[in-house]
Amino acid sequence: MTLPVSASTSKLSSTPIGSIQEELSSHTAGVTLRSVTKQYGSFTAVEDINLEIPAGSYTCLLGPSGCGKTTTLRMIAGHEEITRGDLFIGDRRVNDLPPAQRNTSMMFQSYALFPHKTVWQNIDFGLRMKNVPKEERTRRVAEILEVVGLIKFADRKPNQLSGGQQQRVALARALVTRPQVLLLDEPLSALDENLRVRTRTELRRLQKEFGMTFIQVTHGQDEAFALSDQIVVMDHGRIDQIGTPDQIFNTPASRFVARFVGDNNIFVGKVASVAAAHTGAIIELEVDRLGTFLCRGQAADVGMTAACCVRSDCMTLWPYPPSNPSAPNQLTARVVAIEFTGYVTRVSLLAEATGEEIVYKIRTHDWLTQAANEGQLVTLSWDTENCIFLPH
Ligand SMILES: Nc1ncnc2c1ncn2[C@@H]1O[C@H](COP(=O)(O)OP(=O)(O)OP(=O)(O)O)[C@@H](O)[C@H]1O
Repeated sequence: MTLPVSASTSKLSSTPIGSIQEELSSHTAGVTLRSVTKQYGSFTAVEDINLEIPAGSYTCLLGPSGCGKTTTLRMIAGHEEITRGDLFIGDRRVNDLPPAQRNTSMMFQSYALFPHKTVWQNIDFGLRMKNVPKEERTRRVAEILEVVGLIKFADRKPNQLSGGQQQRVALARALVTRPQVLLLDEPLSALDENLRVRTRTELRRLQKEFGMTFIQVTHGQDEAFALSDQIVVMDHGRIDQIGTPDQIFNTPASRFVARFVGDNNIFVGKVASVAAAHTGAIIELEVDRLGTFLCRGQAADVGMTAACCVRSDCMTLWPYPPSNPSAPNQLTARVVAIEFTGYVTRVSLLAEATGEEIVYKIRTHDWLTQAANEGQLVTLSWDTENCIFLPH
């Protein structure tokens, strides 16, 4: 490879992605948290969490404001001390190591670029701090600038770049020191919607190319679904569910996750019976005044109070009255609002027996062929396959 003499004028003779990829992927590590707790005085921000983040994976910590995502990320980075528990990066227990010795790199929401330094100097800074020899620094900075497509902006100051370009400088700066793990704190939240979607595609592409461990904090489920191999859903300092995007979306483990990740209709009832099924169990839930709902689950005790959820796009709307009033998995509701949202039409209804709000979503194209009017009584039904048991 031809080494550049000056950042702004030289061109690399070949794409550097191969060599960077090799260096980053061979070096990356997983992260393990064992019974980790963080207390601020008497307040517990993170409580007894256990988490395995595989090397080379993209993991998103997802949850509402204040649930403990950033605290968890900061404990991994070493910016917060752990009150109890153990933290490993690869095989190393890092509880007592300062941030600089953990081999992690943090990319912030605000980018935290030096305004008076050029793009090149911003990226070079971390390598200087680590006393990397000049020739090596020149090679690495040029390589990473080429990878993020900013080599021709090397001499610009951050305020001469767009938000998306600044974001790529921040990413380049985080990766140039060859961290084992990249930590990203809401890295897309300062971008407008269009740019956010494009940048997230770019982040995912780079993470896959580098084969590196990325751990990102987000409160947007779309972002977590689009980026992650693994999503960790947190609530009040605890982990509610760990799973692939598909698992989190299609099989939420709790009422909180079902509510947080999408338009789920949640019904609370009492377990009437449990029957073994091909995988797991079919659980019969008696929901007061609404009827008998058969749900897909793992296990339950007869008599326990629990809930189930049905996604708003997994219901079918029929005329009222139902053809078989005693069949399970159906209810009568009245249409109260119909909203056209483009591809999808969102229908709000109230259950006739309880007044609970139900959301039904359908492709607009299909709604036009079966439209009901506001004020009309309808029957909603669903398959047992789409009714997920929620033990808590
Ligand atoms: N230094 C601190 N001292 C006291 N309490 C803190 C401190 N830092 C965070 N907390 C509290 O710990 C809880 C978790 O905070 P954290 O920043 O981890 O939440 P988060 O899920 O990242 O939220 P957000 O999405 O709003 O950033 C919050 O209730 C917060 O007020």
